[in-house]
Parts: sequence; C-alpha cells; structure tokens
Amino acid sequence: MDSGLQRLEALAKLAMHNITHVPVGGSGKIVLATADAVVQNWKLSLPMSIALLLLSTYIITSLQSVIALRSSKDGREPPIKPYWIPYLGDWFGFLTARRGLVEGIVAKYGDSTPVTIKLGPAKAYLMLQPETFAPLLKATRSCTNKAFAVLVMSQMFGTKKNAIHIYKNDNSGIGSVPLPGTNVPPNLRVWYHQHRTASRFMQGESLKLIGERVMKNLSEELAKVDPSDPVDSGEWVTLPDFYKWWTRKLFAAAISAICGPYLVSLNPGFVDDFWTYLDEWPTISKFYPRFIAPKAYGARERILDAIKRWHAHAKEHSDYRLNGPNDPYWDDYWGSSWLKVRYAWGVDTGAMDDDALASEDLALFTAASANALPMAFWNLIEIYNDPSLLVRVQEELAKSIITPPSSSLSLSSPSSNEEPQLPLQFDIATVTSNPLLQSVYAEVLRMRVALFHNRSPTLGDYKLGPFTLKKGGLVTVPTPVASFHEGVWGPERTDHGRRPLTQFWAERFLVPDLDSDPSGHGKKVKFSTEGLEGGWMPYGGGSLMCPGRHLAKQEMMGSVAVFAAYFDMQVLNGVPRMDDRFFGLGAQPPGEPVPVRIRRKLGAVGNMNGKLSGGVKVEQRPRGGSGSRKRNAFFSDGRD
Ligand code: HEM
Repeated sequence: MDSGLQRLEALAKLAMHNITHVPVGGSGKIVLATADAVVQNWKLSLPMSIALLLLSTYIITSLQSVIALRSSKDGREPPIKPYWIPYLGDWFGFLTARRGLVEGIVAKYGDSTPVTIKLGPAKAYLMLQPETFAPLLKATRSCTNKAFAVLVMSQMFGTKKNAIHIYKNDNSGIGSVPLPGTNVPPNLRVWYHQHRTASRFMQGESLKLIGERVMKNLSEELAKVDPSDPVDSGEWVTLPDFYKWWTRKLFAAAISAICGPYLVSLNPGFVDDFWTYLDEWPTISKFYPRFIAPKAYGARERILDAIKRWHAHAKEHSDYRLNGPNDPYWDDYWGSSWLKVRYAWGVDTGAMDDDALASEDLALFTAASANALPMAFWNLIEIYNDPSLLVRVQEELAKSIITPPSSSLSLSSPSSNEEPQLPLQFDIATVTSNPLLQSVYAEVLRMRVALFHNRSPTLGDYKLGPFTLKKGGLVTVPTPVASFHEGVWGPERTDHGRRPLTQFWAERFLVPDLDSDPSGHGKKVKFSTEGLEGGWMPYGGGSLMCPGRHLAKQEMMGSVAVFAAYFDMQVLNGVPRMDDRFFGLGAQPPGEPVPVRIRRKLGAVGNMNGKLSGGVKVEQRPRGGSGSRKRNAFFSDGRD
C-alpha cells in the first residue's frame, strides 16, 4: 500500500514536472518535436491526441487520488481510482472484467479506505473495509437499494415504460412507516409491499410447506425412470455435464413448489428458456441493445410470455382474491397463496398491466432460482468430490428418508433385495441441523457467491466514519472482499493458516460447543457464524436481508439427501472452476462442463447394453462388475 502510494506520488510529481516545464529541458523538447510531427502528419495526430488525452486524464485522476488519500479532512469523499478514459472511467472494466477490477483495487488499496470508481455519468463507492459492511447494510432507511432495483426491474426483468414509474416514484422505503417527507399512496408502496409479503410467506408454516413441497417434487422427479435414458439403466454411465442435468431437475421441482405445476406444464420450453435466460444474465446486465444480444432478450421475452400464459390460465380456474388467512394456502393453479397476494396487489395498483405483472413474477422466480440452484450444485459437488467427506455425512443424509411404518424394509440395509416404494419421502430437519453439513453449506456460500450488495444514499449524503458518500451515488459492498479477508476470519477460522480462505474447508464453520463441553477441550462442535459480521454475508444484511434464505438452505442441503438416495456419483475432473462472467452478480455457476460417473440405485430399468443417448455413455463393463444387481444400498460410498 505504502509503495503504491509512493509510486503514485512519484508519477504525479513527474507529470506536474512535464506539464509545467514543457518549453525547457529534455522532456519539453521531445513534446515540442512530437507536436511538430503531429502538425505535419495528420495520420499521427489523431492517435497522438487520443494518447495525450488518456495520459492526461490518468495523470489528473492520479493526482486527485493521491491528494484524497493524503487528506485527513473529515467528511471527504473516498479517493477516486485513477482512470484513463475521460467521462467513461472504469465503466468498460466494470461491465466486462469485474473480478479483475475489484482484485486490482484490493491489491492497490487493501482495506485502508473505500474507493470511488467513475462509471460514466455515475460514480460507485466500492467499500473495502469489512467493519463498514454490516452498518451500511443495516442503514436501510438512509441507504436504500431502490435506485439499483429500478434499473434491475427494467433491464433484467423487462418492466416496460408504462409501469416502471411505480417503482421509480416510490421513495417511501421498505418500513411499515413511510420515510419522512414522502407521500406515496399505500397501494403504490411497491417496495414495502413486496418486501413484507416475501418475509411473511418465507417463514413459519408457509415456508415449511414450500420446503417440503420442493423435496417431494424433487423426489418425484428423480423417481421418474425413462427406459431410453442410460442414466436410468442402473449401470455406471458417464454424464458429460452434471451441472446441466442436475440444475434442470432441481429447477422444475423448486419452481413448481412456489407456483404450482402449470407454469412448467403449460409451457414445454420453459425450463430450457429459463436457463438460457439465467446463462445470459451477464449479457443482459451489460445493457447491450437487443440486436447485439438477441439470444438473451429472446429468452427473456419467451419467459414473460410463458408467465402471462400461466397467469391467464390460473385466473380462469381460480380466484386470486381468495388469499386470506382462512383460504387454502395452496392451489395447483397459483401454487402458494403468496403468488395470489402478489398478483392481487399488482392489480390493485391500478397501474400494472399483464406485462408488468409478468415482469414482477419473473423477478421473484429469478430471485428464487438464480442463486439457490447453482449453490445447491456446488454444495453437492463439494461433498461428492471428497469421498471421505461423503462417508462422514452419509448416515445423516440417510436419516432424512422417511420409512413407511408398515414397511418391513430397512432402507439403510445393503442386504435387503426389496426395493422401497418410490417416490421416497423425506424429512430433512436432521440434515439442515447437522453441524458438519451446515458448515459445508456455509463454506460453499462463502466461496461461490460473488455479489455486490448495492445501496444508494437516498435521504441526503451519507456519513460513514471520516467519509461522505454522496446522495445518489452507488454504494457497493462486495461479498468477495468479505469472504476472503484474512483479518475478519482470524486464525481459528483458517486453522492457523493451514486452511487458507482460498481453499474449501468443510469444517470452517465448526466451533467448540461450550454448552455441552465447557472446557472446550472435548470434541463436541457446533455450527456457528458468530463473529463473522462483515465476513459472511451471502444473503445481505439488515432488514433487506434475503427473505428466501431459509428456503435456500433447505434446497441446498435437502437436495443432496434426495440425490444421494437415488444415485451414486463420482466427480471425474474435480471441482470445476467458476464462471467469472457472473462475478458481482450472485452465485457463480461453473465455468466449464462437469463430467461425472453416475449410477441409479433405485428404480433402475436394467442393462442398456452400451446404448448411447444425448452424450451420455453407458460403460460396457462397470468396475467391480456389480452394475446390474438390485441396489438398496443407500449412500454407498460412490465406488464399486
Ligand atoms: C443461495 C441462495 C440465495 C442467495 C445467495 C440470495 C441472496 C439475496 C440477496 C443478497 C438479496 C438482496 C438483499 C439486499 O438487498 O441486501 C436477496 C433478495 C431476495 N431474495 Fe434471495 N437469495 C437466495 C435465495 C433465495 C430464494 C430461494 C428465494 C425464494 C423465494 C429468495 C427470494 C428473495 C426475494 C423475494 C428477495 C427480495 C426481497 C425484497 O423484496 O426486499 N432468495 N436475495
């Protein structure tokens, strides 16, 4: 940091020297001679002018940065990150190479100060000091996410001009009491309403029922056997990309648990379109015009059409006004009552047409899927990639299978030849409360969620320590800075350096359980995120914290149990690298295909004789030669 500052200062001095001494000395002569050449040769003049413009912009912004860094004035703005391109600043890097940009800034400034980044007409404050993260995220009255959310509604979810004003005009905040000085009619308090409804339905009985339905749907999905699909043969087969295979199955199960089965069944291409849309998020987020990114916008449009079709069908068959506490919590047409409440509210604004209502639900479906499903994949792949970890959690996973009381079948007994009745039923409470499995879940979120929590001071300038963040500026709290900050995680959470934060460590979130062993010397451990404020924050913080986090936890952890009941798997190429196009957007999916060996344990249709289908390869001679026997050995260790 110090040497960086010194280098900047030296550069600034050199620049000042050259600017003030142009007519004299060696450097002045060079500049004059160059200027001469420029006049004589117009072909040279344009590139030279551009180069001079870039250089002088860099020099000036470097000077400003150095001055701000040296300043101790209370209420100063964070130092600007020097940039080369006038007006645009780091806009291009922010859109196309976010990881490099953030890493470069962290390498240069450490955690000594927040940094201002110039992004075209806007400016962003990149927060780098972990101790500021939690207070900032909690300050939801003065620092809201509204400006950013309006952009997301229009660009990512396609809300059209005729409805976007509802979101723009609502400056009343998310609290039950509107922010002072605001006068938004109650039926147009969009942020408050959506936030309150999500929080209401994502807890208690409603959460429990949605969570159970996800597991039920997933179990049904995995129990389905396609005689022409080699994966269902009971042999070991090679799947070229497990990510694609798994997330599509999980998505169908999860989305139907929220909005019923008709969204998917009425729109046969919906699951594929949704993944195309999610895959294209990095493109849409760059604000490219439609003709440059037809795939992205095309998928978004097809999904919005599908949602409209589903709304129309649901309205025809079921009254969305029947959504009170005494009405059924669920019907197949709307799914959870939550969807009816949301729809009724949208209609009651008097300003939302069918398109706007579809965009609203696209926002919800994306919030519910874009992070949770890739994270469920990482959770599973980390467990299966480490055979010793898999062995340690198998018994716990197996406990989640509900054995019918009447059945004489022992589900955990490898010796039984009788197949249980499918689909299996699950109760994942033991899984979600298991310390080691929770630690794995939290570690996966730490490593794989790279999200910018965006806020903006809305009531006026926001004072944070010695700094002022200007009203309207974009304040960005980057989770990767928190997740990999040695100071925040401390020696225990890194096993005194033996388990660096750059590596996956299944036990990072286990601490001595002093309640059951006050000496702390015993082996009793518990799961804990204590002391990690400003370190572990995949779900954000304060009252805007993700209301779906409990469901996400159930989906991530429960889906491993359901998968493990039906399949054995070996990861062939280890844990894949992440797709950096998603850095800053949330969960990063894998950046390469994920080949696995996989074998159905339950409901298998028999030997496929090496038949190939859809890139899936049946192995002619399964290792160990036991591929065709009936399998009731739940959670075998993944090896023959
Ligand atoms: C690993 C999975 C997930 C992650 C990392 C995640 C993360 C987040 C974050 C960071 C926010 C914004 C918080 C803020 O502004 O400070 C958010 C908002 C939200 N999330 Fe999640 N989320 C996940 C899963 C889910 C699931 C499964 C649902 C289910 C419905 C969900 C529903 C929502 C909703 C509705 C909002 C907007 C809340 C509001 O209106 O204020 N999320 N999520």
